[in-house]
Amino acid sequence: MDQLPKRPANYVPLSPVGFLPRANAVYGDRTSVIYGRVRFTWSQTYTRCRRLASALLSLGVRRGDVVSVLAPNVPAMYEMHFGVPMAGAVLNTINTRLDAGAVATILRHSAAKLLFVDYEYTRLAGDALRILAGSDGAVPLVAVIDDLDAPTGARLGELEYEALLAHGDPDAELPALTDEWDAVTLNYTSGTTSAPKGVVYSHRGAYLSTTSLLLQWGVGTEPVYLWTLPMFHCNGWTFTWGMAARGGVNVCIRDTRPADIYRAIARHRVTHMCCAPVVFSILLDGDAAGRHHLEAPVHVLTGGAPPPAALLERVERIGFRVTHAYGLTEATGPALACEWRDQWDRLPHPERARLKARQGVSVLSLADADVKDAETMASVPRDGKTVGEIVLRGSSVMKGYLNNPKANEEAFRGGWFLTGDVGVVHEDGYIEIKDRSKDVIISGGENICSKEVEEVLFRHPAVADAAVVAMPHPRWGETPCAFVVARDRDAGVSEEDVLAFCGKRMARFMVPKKVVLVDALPRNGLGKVEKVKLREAARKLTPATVQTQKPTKGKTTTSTVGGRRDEHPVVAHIMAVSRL
Ligand SMILES: Nc1ncnc2c1ncn2[C@@H]1O[C@H](COP(=O)(O)OP(=O)(O)OP(=O)(O)O)[C@@H](O)[C@H]1O
Repeated sequence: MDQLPKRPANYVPLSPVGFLPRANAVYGDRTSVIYGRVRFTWSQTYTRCRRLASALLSLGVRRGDVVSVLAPNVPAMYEMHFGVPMAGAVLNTINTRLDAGAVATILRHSAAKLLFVDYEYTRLAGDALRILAGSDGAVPLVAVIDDLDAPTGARLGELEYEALLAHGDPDAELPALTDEWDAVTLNYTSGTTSAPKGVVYSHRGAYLSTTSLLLQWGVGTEPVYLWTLPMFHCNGWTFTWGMAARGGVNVCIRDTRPADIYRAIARHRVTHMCCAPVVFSILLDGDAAGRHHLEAPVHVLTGGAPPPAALLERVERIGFRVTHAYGLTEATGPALACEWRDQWDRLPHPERARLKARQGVSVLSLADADVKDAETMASVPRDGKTVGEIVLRGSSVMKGYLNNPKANEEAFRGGWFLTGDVGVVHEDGYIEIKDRSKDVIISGGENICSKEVEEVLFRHPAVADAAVVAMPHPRWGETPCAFVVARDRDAGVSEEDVLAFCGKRMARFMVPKKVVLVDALPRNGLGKVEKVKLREAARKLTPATVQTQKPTKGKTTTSTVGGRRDEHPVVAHIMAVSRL
């Protein structure tokens, strides 16, 4: 048997880029992309991507060069997921919500050769390029992407995307992929816990992740996919390539305001979308007036942050069918999915939501996922109680961090990739994340997972949003401090009320020693709560200096949501940091 060699007929490097020529051959006349009044078929998308690859080659882009893009979910952004690797280059999608300094850092670190900039981001890009020029970083060539539906004429340098495509030759010979381990994309982590790191995906890893996620989510042929998740986030959790594999329709929208989302769902009969849990609040807000009705269920894959069970329950009640996944940039997006069991359908809504809020089991492209004691690397028992670090192993794990041997050394250990997340394994084998290891609160020697306290806060009927962080405590070292956003600004909610609610539902040591009412939680570009900022605010709030205020004659004197909360010095500080 060993004498049977690999041949070109039976051994072809795996690459998600190959889904595009297949889509051209199989779904050629079907709609591929919709953006405003613009529509393309799969044949047109294929031709446009070939033109892009040929134009890049004529600009001198070569195998392994980095091509960066700063753009929202527009057709050009979609096409780059194929056109850039078709030229042998590596696509680097940059988070559009970063500031100029962070964009410059990414351009310098990745040594980008070319930068595509959507017309709305020319100012941000211009500032970043000036920073780069003022340092020792090589400045990339720049090409602007104008609005395809309503061109504005905006320019930043000489090059423009549509003009480049017009010059590209769709019949030009393109370099063949010879090694599936070649890099396909470079994505920077969100920087929630430390400086962003450059994560490199291989063609092989991206191919396997794409196919496994389509299976995991049960995506059949002809899905209509609404781009609410930024494509810059782990390449849209691989569904950029996945839609080509399924001959789906990519509905691209620039903004994700509730009206835009509901309009697109109704107009294009959307069947699927992905989003961070924070978008659920947007969807529920949009539905507050009861104006939006889903004519058919929309399947939503959510992840990126813990979705509180109460939020899952509410969003499912208005017609969204939620699949919950857990992942990270380093795992090409989703690594665990809460695979649903039919028998759970018979359970009451809150129980179903509780089960669905668990992060789940490994996706098929992983060889294994486990929770281990970080010191001994022994697996924790399946008791839903013993916490350890979530670790992963398999083909969807990144090649590694670009130019960062120290981070690679720390992340890969004993044949596993260490996620930096703390979790438990339940009896049925489902993993549940409890916290990021950096967010665990250690109070008098007890570990308190902030997510457990947050879950309770979310069950309070007057609470719309909540986050819990460590606050220094003279006796216990640290105690939980809760930051809470009220659902109804006028009705108000008091600190005492929240504390009493928690007191009845959790062990005493877990009850926050302070509740701060705020208008909004500071969130980063991907909707993740910036706990670093909250911790910084909580540090100034030790229980020794801030007394819990007591109600006077039936009227609460604590800061209420309807009141002028920014008069409270601590809240003023929070509002200041959340504006940073
Ligand atoms: N379903 C989920 N439930 C809870 N947390 C989640 C879920 N999905 C993702 N996360 C959190 O998001 C993290 C991955 O986020 P991402 O890769 O975007 O960058 P980041 O980890 O926030 O940034 P950095 O590593 O630079 O701090 C996971 O490690 C986990 O903490």
